[in-house]
Amino acid sequence: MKIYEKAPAKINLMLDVLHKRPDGYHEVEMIMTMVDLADRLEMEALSRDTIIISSQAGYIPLDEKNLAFQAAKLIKERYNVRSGVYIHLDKNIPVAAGLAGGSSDAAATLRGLNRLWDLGIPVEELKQLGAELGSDVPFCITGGTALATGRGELLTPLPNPPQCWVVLAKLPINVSTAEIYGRFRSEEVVAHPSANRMRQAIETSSFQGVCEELGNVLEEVTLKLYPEVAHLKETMLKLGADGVLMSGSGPTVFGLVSKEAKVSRIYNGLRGFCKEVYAVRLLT
Ligand SMILES: C[C@](O)(CO)[C@H](O)COP(=O)(O)OP(=O)(O)OC[C@H]1O[C@@H](n2ccc(N)nc2=O)[C@H](O)[C@@H]1O
Ligand SMILES: Nc1ncnc2c1ncn2[C@@H]1O[C@H](COP(=O)(O)OP(=O)(O)OP(=O)(O)O)[C@@H](O)[C@H]1O
Repeated sequence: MKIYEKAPAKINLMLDVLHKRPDGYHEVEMIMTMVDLADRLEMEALSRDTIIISSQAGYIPLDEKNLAFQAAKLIKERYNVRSGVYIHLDKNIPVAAGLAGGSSDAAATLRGLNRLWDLGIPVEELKQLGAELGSDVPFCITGGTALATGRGELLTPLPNPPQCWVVLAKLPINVSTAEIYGRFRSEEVVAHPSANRMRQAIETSSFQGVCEELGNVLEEVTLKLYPEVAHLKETMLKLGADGVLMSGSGPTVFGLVSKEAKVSRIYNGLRGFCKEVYAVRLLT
């Protein structure tokens, strides 16, 4: 039997870092939502007790370093599953981009294997398993739009933001999330974004409000290291995006655009100097 799961990319509409915790992680306040840019996973049960990963993408690990492999290993061990699985990853989400590509693959693997092996694991338990793999994985289990606190694993569901276009652009820089958090200094933050105000903008379906409340304190670190990301933000704004922000720890920059007529102008303008550009819709 074969089953299929879609693993969409996330963007952070706002991201604030409160303080560093004794366990080394940072306490955060973020509002995340999904966009219609997704990896596709195909999973097939194997009678042999093994996990095999394949992908058309040449640039991701296919061994135990792959987050889908780690997810399969975790669920197999925790629920005493003796059979194996073959997982094919059709990668479309750029890697190490701030779009949670690996986390979403891990979440899709947990959801998929729960079905494939008929384990009946409740969604809250799947989220707890996901938290063992990474801070973004619990959000990726259910997706939608949510306020995330703690290290990112404590989730409060929110309504979806007003529908719009999302133009994503990733420069050929690979950013390490651990390095960006490691270089973050809370005393250097000039302005903290507000989760409450972003939440209000979403709840009142105000597109303008969402654009005004976009904010990510990790930009201060990544943009200093890579000034070309700041240049990309400015270019996207000049081309007419209504609101622009870096997602997660970067380097992907996204622009929210309400009018379809503006999208191709922004897309084509960016393609001039950035190879990886996508124009998608929010996943509502
Ligand atoms: C930047 C974001 O993607 C925004 O959604 C997340 O906060 C990061 O989520 P993630 O990639 O799933 O992160 P993890 O795999 O859990 O952690 C990678 C590394 O980032 C740092 N990290 C991550 C999350 C967090 N709240 N505080 C941290 O300091 C830690 O050094 C950790 O070792
Ligand atoms: N299934 C996977 N897809 C992509 N990258 C993977 C996967 N498994 C492991 N990795 C590794 O994880 C690292 C981070 O990749 P990923 O695309 O998940 O980053 P990201 O988009 O910045 O995630 P986040 O936004 O959660 O920080 C890369 O070094 C990559 O080699």
